[in-house]
Amino acid sequence: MTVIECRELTKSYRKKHALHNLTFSIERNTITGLIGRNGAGKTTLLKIIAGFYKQTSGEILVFGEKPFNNLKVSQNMIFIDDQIIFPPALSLSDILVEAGRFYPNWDMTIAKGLFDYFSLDPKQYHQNLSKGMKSTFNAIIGIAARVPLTIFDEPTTGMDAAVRKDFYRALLKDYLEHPRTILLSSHHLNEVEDLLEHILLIDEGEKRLHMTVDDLKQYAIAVSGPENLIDEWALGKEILYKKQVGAYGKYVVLKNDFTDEMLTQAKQKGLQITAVSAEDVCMYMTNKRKGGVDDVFSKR
Ligand SMILES: Nc1ncnc2c1ncn2[C@@H]1O[C@H](COP(=O)(O)OP(=O)(O)OP(=O)(O)O)[C@@H](O)[C@H]1O
Repeated sequence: MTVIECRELTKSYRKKHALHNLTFSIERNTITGLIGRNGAGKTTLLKIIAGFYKQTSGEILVFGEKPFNNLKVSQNMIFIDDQIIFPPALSLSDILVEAGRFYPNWDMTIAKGLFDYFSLDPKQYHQNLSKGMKSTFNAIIGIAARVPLTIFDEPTTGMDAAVRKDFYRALLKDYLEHPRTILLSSHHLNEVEDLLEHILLIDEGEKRLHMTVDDLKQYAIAVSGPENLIDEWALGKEILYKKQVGAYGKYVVLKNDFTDEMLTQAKQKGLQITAVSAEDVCMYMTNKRKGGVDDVFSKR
């Protein structure tokens, strides 16, 4: 069953496109990572899905309905980001109790278990928490609420590496026991790829890739060796990235539509073939900057 369906979705702020002609669908009970660089349009997309923003054109259906200002969607969706504001008079333990009254599938045992594990103080107030602790508390709400559509927009802001790892693990364990549709935005694919089933990569508001993580890991290969040999062997193939290595060598990342025979041929020619990580594929697919930051200094 499809939970989210977007067709040619576009969102413009004044004349600038934040999202442009996005078409994709998300199936029920899957975890999808929304990946993209700063300003790619991740928050805008998540907020349109959540029904907070309205698209400029195109169509979006969430649970079969238009999400903007839609009660059915908001009843079945939770949106976790670092902007959540809770009533300032409530302590953290009061918030857990209120959340339990609000969310029908709320699991207080998990909420309290995670709360203690992360050493949060029940008498503390949300507005007084450190950045990382706020994110941790918000993440606990997102997990324990067990809402059919759970959206995390950069949930780990400020969390240290150990807490991030624990959060992802807790989310995965709870998801496996209680499947629901989860969307999670992140810049750091390497940290979340074990958790994710699907990846939606966007760049400057446009879809670049939407596939399973397993397929993404096979999406590209890197070949290195003498420039003339690579050029000859990879003639007509789609190049995602290339860099010069020494005077005559090259390192080239190519879309992997090679047959086993071609790969064997490359090795026989003395070319070296290596795998490309999912994180690197995303980087190469969204790397619009020419050269490196060093160029800024060398051009002075
Ligand atoms: N309210 C707004 N008014 C005008 N422009 C906006 C507004 N919100 C977002 N934008 C612009 O839309 C584009 C996408 O922004 P968005 O916040 O969706 O990106 P993002 O992928 O979530 O970025 P980041 O990873 O940095 O959080 C950016 O160019 C941003 O400046």
